Amino acid sequence: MMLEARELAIGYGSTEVGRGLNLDAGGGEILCLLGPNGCGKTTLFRTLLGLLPALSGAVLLGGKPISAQSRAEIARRIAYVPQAHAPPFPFEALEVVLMGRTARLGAFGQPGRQDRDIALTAMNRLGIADLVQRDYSRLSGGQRQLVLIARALAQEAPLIVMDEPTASLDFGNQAQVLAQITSLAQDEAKDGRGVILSTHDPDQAFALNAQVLLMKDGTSHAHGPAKDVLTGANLSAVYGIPVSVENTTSGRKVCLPKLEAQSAPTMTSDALTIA
Ligand SMILES: Nc1ncnc2c1ncn2[C@@H]1O[C@H](COP(=O)(O)OP(=O)(O)OP(=O)(O)O)[C@@H](O)[C@H]1O
Repeated sequence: MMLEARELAIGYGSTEVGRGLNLDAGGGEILCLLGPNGCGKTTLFRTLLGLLPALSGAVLLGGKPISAQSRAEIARRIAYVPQAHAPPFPFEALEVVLMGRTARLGAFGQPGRQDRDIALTAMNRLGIADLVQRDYSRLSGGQRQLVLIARALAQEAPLIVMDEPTASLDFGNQAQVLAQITSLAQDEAKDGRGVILSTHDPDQAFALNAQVLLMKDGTSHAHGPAKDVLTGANLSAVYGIPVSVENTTSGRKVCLPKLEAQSAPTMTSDALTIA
């Protein structure tokens, strides 16, 4: 396995945010982290990337503790796609993608012709060749997200970690990014790339045919294939609302929250009577 977490406790200094977390991520697999706001997804990501020390347990990258590896070693194995925020300075989109090559260059290396070709190939693959010379700070949120995914591709790491990759995308771009994630996992290289992503949309885990780690209060509520983990009972327990999981005629599963007000109506007909 490329990345393993064993009995991981996560948090900040003496503040524990999560515990007892176990996961594996490897080539050709997609792992979705799902759970309510504040359940610890970002904290888990930061720990998996070696940016935050584990409070206990271990993160192993390529079989070795991540805490014993340099940033450059980690970057050769994991590419991180953060949420796309506008940067304060103008950059050409191609320059942003070229930053993915940094981990592959020596200490004072400048990107060369080959790095440029790899960056352009990554942009082509994501259908954003037309953005090469555009100012990244003036792109739309969705275009920026695609540039950051191209940067991760250019990094040529076997594992890609994405923090809510569809958060700022419109309906069409969400579908496009999900299709790209599927294709990355089935990559032309024999065993494909591993992808770990967080999302707030359980339907995406079905669409990606992913493994799911469903988190609640910093712990694993359920872990396994989407069809086993994303049941109405599990989703209702974790999100605190009634949810049903239904099959569409095309054979896909979708999660439907019940939208009626839950408690008995507080406004009686008396309240509507004008005194
Ligand atoms: N730097 C920090 N120091 C202390 N506590 C923090 C810090 N950052 C986040 N937390 C706390 O850790 C908990 C988990 O937060 P985290 O950002 O990991 O959740 P999340 O699942 O990513 O949430 P969301 O879905 O809203 O992005 C929260 O209670 C949060 O307040």
